[in-house]
Amino acid sequence: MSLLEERIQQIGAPDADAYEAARERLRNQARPAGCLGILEDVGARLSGIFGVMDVHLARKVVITCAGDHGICAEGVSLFPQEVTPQMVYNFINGGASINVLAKHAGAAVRVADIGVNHDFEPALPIFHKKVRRGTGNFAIEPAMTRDEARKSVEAGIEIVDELVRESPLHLLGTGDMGIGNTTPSTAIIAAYSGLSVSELTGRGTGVDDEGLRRKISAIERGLALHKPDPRDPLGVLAAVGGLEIGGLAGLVIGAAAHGVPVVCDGFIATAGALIACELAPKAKAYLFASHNSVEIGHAFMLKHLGLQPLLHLEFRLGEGTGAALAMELMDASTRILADIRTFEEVAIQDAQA
Ligand SMILES: O=C(O)c1ccc[n+]([C@@H]2O[C@H](COP(=O)([O-])O)[C@@H](O)[C@H]2O)c1
Ligand SMILES: Cc1cc2nc[nH]c2cc1C
Repeated sequence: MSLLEERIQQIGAPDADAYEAARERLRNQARPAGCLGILEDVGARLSGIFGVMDVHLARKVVITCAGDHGICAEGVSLFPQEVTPQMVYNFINGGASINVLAKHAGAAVRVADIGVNHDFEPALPIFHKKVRRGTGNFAIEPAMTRDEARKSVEAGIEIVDELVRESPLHLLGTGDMGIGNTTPSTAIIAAYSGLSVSELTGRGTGVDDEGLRRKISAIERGLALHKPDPRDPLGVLAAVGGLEIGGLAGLVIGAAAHGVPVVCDGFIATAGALIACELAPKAKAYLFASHNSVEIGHAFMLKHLGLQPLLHLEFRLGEGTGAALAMELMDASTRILADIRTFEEVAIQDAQA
């Protein structure tokens, strides 16, 4: 059995009793029922995942998966592909947005090269998981072969295996870096939603009207050429996806297989999560969505996955920035659940005073 199939089979269901006990405690806390909104369910879900009431998300890691995109030849992005490796170095040197927000959240940042069009020194402290140097231009050829698509997903799985081997992991955040990657992400949600490409396509890093037209046209030509079958997620990834998107899918499957909750970031990370949940529907029980991206197609991805984002901040950066911020709220959800006293506990305390 391949690593992918093995991990898919290993995904179990969270502890339903622990989840119910958590919901019961939340209902009995000395406050109006439901008044802490979405964070109540986040806390209960984490309780179900770990099988305890008092969850401590001690070790949090954001993995930023990087890859390049042949579709950039169609003029779909405002920026040149060289920015992808430049940003990888920026992440390593600690000066990027994700470094700042992850530090604030008490999370480590690790970077993975799944398909950057640049040779990194083997000594560079990143996960060296390059499947190939960038995808093909999917407007005229498949983004990658089926074997490469599988390898990209397995790269993400291997990263989680390595993280878990280091020490217990309590929360994984997924982030991306890849100039041009809003284009394959849009193609993926187009394949799954069946909606028109013009309805789903946003401006990414900020292309003008001409750029937007080129982007829509490239996606339409790619979908017409490959006719990706939504029942075949690896086929969709191979036809119109991205190497880092495969890696992001693998992170979700790997985390779920190890019983680790995973919070996915914006548009690209959610495209990866969508592929993951199509490959392994049970992974959804471990998946949280950090925020709603400005990128138009993101809302359709979240709807497809049945996920409610925690934050509404008009973010459109990627890197894992939204995931890092959401980690702080997920931490808060564990304190809400375990530390707010129930009416009964308050009465006991009063009696003891
Ligand atoms: O995550 C998001 O919601 C998001 C939305 C728009 C852009 N991005 C980031 O911008 C890059 C892709 O934008 P583009 O225009 O080159 O396709 C890539 O590095 C992403 O991390 C990310
Ligand atoms: C500078 C820059 C940083 C990014 N981080 C994620 N996507 C990005 C795109 C650009 C262009």
